[in-house]
Amino acid sequence: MENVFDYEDIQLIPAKCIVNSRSECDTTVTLGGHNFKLPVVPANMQTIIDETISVYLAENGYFYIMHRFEPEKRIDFIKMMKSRGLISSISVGVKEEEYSFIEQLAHDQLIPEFITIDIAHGHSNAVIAMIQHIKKHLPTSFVIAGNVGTPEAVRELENAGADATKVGIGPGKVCITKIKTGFGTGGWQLAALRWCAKAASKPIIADGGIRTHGDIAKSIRFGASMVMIGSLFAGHEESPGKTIEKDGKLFKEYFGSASEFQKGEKKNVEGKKMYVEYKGSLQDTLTEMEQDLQSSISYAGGKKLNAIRNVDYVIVKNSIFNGDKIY
Ligand SMILES: NC(=O)C1=CN([C@@H]2O[C@H](COP(=O)(O)OP(=O)(O)OC[C@H]3O[C@@H](n4cnc5c(N)ncnc54)[C@H](OP(=O)(O)O)[C@@H]3O)[C@@H](O)[C@H]2O)C=CC1
Ligand SMILES: Nc1nc2c(ncn2[C@@H]2O[C@H](COP(=O)(O)O)[C@@H](O)[C@H]2O)c(=O)[nH]1
Repeated sequence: MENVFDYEDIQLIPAKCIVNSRSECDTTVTLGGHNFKLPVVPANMQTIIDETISVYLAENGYFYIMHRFEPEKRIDFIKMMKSRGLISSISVGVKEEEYSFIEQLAHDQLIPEFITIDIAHGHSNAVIAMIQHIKKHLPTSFVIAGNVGTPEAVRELENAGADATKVGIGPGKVCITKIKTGFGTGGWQLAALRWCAKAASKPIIADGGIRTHGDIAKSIRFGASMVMIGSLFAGHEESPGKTIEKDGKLFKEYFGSASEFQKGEKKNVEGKKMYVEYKGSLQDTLTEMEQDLQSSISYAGGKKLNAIRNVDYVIVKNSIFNGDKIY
């Protein structure tokens, strides 16, 4: 790998504008045969998404992936979404009980539109076996498999039947994988995304490390079809994390799925807890993301998201913020 860079090292180069208003630019994306308003999905983590947010996002045309940390609630969750005519999108792990869970869904004809296999090290026989198990029992569900950080992994999971792969090992805000293990795409997530996207024949979801709305456009430029985001979604009124007050200011709790707080024990901990500033309503952020992305599309010289894929870029090592700290 020669050119290694991350989000803050890149600037996209503007092309001639073809719209009279940014409102003409279309941020919608299609995944698994469904259209969504934004190429953005809140992380499937317990302090980011819950049932209420899932319903809100599905009702309002946004993609969502429910987390897998209350496994006993998943059947009722799918039933509830189906009773409202909404897309059901759940997560699974790879342990033994997940195999019977998939069989149960098939038996009850409770077929989720999307199933995400959510594992730290997705380039593994365990994930390949789970992809094959899902495809055998629920062939119409769209399977997202991850997480991975190499072209070999993308190819193997796609060949096993995954409909999309999720790229990002360790770039997350509450991730300590990079520190505890020495491995991952932390610090070069955008270059890893490009590397993986070149090998992919199916959609890629870029996961982790997004710190600004401009990073969404950069992810699209380097091959992502969708972007998974945790920290930018942690501080909302609706966010499931606890709200605390410190020195008259409100903060929301955000913890890693492999943190002690999630696991309830200090074993193989690869995540931490932090507090992010409270920032109002979820819809305000989604609206701002849409407007910013419309602006990105206009700078790309197009009307649709795909225009961003064709723009040139420069590498400006660690300098785009000119010393400004925005996160
Ligand atoms: N994107 C990222 O960078 C990371 C994300 N996470 C998140 O944390 C959560 C927990 O992940 P995870 O620990 O995989 O899930 P689980 O705790 O459900 O573990 C899944 C299975 O994989 C095994 N396993 C986990 N890590 C490894 C590894 N490095 N090598 C071999 N086997 C492994 C576990 O066994 P055993 O525990 O006995 O090894 C277990 O059998 C997920 O939501 C995941 O997305 C965690 C770390 C990194
Ligand atoms: N290494 C770890 N990564 C984790 C953990 N919990 C979640 N994650 C990953 O982070 C992203 C969100 O990243 P952000 O930069 O947008 O905040 C999430 O989607 C997971 O892939 C963890 O405990 N350890």
